[in-house]
Amino acid sequence: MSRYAMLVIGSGPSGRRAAVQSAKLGKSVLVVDKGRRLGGVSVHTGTIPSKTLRETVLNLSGWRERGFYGRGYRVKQDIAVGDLIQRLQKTLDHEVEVLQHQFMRNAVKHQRAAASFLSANSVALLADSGERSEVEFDHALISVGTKPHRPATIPFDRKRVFDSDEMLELERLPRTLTVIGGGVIGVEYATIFSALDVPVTLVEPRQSILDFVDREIIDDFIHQLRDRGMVMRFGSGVREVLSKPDHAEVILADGRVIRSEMVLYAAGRSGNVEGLGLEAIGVEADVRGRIKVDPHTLQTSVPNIYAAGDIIGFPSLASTSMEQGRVAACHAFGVPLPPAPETFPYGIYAVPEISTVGQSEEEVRASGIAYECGVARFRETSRGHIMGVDSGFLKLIFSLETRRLLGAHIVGEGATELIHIGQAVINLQGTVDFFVENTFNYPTLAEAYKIAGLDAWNRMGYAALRAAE
Ligand SMILES: Cc1cc2nc3c(=O)[nH]c(=O)nc-3n(C[C@H](O)[C@H](O)[C@H](O)COP(=O)(O)OP(=O)(O)OC[C@H]3O[C@@H](n4cnc5c(N)ncnc54)[C@H](O)[C@@H]3O)c2cc1C
Ligand SMILES: NC(=O)c1ccc[n+]([C@@H]2O[C@H](COP(=O)([O-])OP(=O)(O)OC[C@H]3O[C@@H](n4cnc5c(N)ncnc54)[C@H](O)[C@@H]3O)[C@@H](O)[C@H]2O)c1
Repeated sequence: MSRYAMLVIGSGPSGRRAAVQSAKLGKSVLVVDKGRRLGGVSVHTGTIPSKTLRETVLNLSGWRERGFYGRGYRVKQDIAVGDLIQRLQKTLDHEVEVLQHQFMRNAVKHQRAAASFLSANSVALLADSGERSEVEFDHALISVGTKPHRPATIPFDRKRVFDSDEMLELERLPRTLTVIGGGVIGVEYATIFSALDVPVTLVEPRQSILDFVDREIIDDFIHQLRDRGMVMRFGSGVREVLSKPDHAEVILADGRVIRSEMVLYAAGRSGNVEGLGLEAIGVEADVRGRIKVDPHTLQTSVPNIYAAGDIIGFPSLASTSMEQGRVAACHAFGVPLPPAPETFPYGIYAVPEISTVGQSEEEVRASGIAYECGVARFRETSRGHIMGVDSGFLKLIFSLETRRLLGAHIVGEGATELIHIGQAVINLQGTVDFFVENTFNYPTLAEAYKIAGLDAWNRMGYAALRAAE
């Protein structure tokens, strides 16, 4: 029977990073994934496909040029599903190729099979052909990810009612779309289809959406969506979803009925724990199939078995999953790790983009810290003018006492890239002075940091700053 220093179950972002990190430390590694191709949810049904779809939609629709040429502007008239899928396929093929090459260069072995624990040092591997084998390991990483939550009461049929995986297999674009669930997935898809001028209704049982983001950013975001005709139904749950021959109906708990050609149900995800044989190692999962780990080491209750990525729950991002995989592998092989930075950025690839790092204004206020905000509107930057950007803004929050940057929040073009300046300043404990004293390239959208820093500095008052020194 073969034996490996590290067995990785699942080849998504956390598994991939753990595998390469282990190999870099000179360890023997086997990655098993039951999927047809390497890459996990991130490459095949999640991050990369949805972001490629978004990019294609923005390019073909001429979205970024509409600020100049008006809302009727289109690069391509009559955009069809084929136009979107073509680019998707090329991007996914490229991602898989890069991953396979990375594994090859680092002598990481991989095998297509479903893994199931037999003990704390062995798994059974079941291939599609029905062939069964067994493998032993010193350490294992459970990085099996999640799948869309599909309640039995929702009539998923790939014709009228879809989950987020199935949205990538649409045969044609919907004439009208209802999206159930105002989480990140629901909001991203709702706004992507809305950018294609598909009339979209977004349903969310809570009173608002994305409540982990600074309120001012979300208020502006919602205003932009309503302004372009998206309908939002907040504050009422879904009583029933019906798939009819020529349309779908979503009946809300308050009695309202929403008719549309298609429905996307995007109300959360659940962990892939079935068949994993967790009982053989005495590890338990919660009702949503999530596994508990030590947040610093990523060990499960069995010390040589780690878990990382979406299977351990929040924040369930490809970005954080990768880092968790690396940390797990380092811990397994005794590489000392400094404490993780306090903050990480969150990028929401809606149209428009949102990105956020550090504390929201609501969190700062609740913590009782005296603070001041600085704001820069993209339309007030020269780069914004040049690009025809007529919306979006950056908000920075500073402590009045220490002058340190506590949070950076952006809605608008380039938000997910621009946020890293805020992330660096927060994690390096920078203050408002960084923005005031440094010169930024001009004309850039990044200059918004300078403008927001100056705005805060003006409000904070020269006298207060001197007093704090
Ligand atoms: C629509 C969508 C958009 C997203 N967009 C973003 C984004 O823009 N940015 C971002 O940071 N994150 C995004 N995410 C989240 C991101 O995709 C996940 O956080 C990430 O994929 C989780 O990685 P993971 O390591 O848990 O593994 P996953 O990518 O979930 O992969 C798990 C793998 O394990 C395999 N597996 C499962 N069970 C077994 C078994 N028993 N044996 C063998 N193999 C098994 C599966 O086949 C799969 O290949 C998005 C998610 C979705 C759904
Ligand atoms: N850009 C990104 O980083 C990105 C993009 C997509 C997904 N993701 C990750 O994927 C994970 C899953 O995303 P998600 O949006 O599916 O889940 P989620 O849990 O973030 O959001 C689900 C939403 O559906 C609502 N909801 C729950 N039950 C409902 C019901 N019965 N009817 C109607 N609405 C209901 C919830 O109130 C919530 O707003 C997230 O944790 C996210 O981090 C990240």
